[in-house]
Amino acid sequence: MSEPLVADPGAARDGGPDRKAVEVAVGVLVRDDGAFLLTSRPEGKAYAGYWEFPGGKLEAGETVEQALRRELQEEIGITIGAVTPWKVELVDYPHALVRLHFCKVFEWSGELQMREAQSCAWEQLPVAVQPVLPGTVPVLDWFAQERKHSGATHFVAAYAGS
Ligand SMILES: Nc1nc2c([nH]c(=O)n2[C@H]2C[C@H](O)[C@@H](COP(=O)(O)OP(=O)(O)OP(=O)(O)O)O2)c(=O)[nH]1
Repeated sequence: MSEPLVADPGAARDGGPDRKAVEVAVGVLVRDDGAFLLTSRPEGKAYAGYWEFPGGKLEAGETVEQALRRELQEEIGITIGAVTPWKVELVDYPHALVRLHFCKVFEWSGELQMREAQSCAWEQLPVAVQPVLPGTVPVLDWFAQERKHSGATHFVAAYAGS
């Protein structure tokens, strides 16, 4: 079996017998002008308010592509066209070990509807929204490499404590 790409953040590991990775399908929607869609995580979920690419966990028996079609329909109300697998990343969060299957999507139909009361933003580098979910930051680096973007990919809020 080939090893997934392990990226920062994370002392990501395969977790041992009690810590099995949760498979997650993630959609990187890219518009003709190169802008990509970020959504904020809804209230009630881990990391609520953090920005990420839309997607969610695979259900039993689903492929990544099937899960992505279902999640993007359920969460943002669109029907996606072709799905292009891009990168796989294993991230070790306190709440879960997740294997993120990032896929690019260039074609979809339907109007965006935030069905879980999320916010959404079409972004270019550096992205203006913050905070960005830790497991989402590497995607911005991959975009930066592809687009030969130098400098920051996103902003991190300054520590406000004394
Ligand atoms: N959708 C998405 N999830 C990400 C990204 N980066 C990242 O680390 N994750 C993590 C956060 C979560 O631990 C996991 C996704 O699980 P989730 O809770 O959002 O999935 P879901 O919509 O199926 O949730 P639920 O049905 O359990 O409420 O993947 C990303 O860019 N997009």
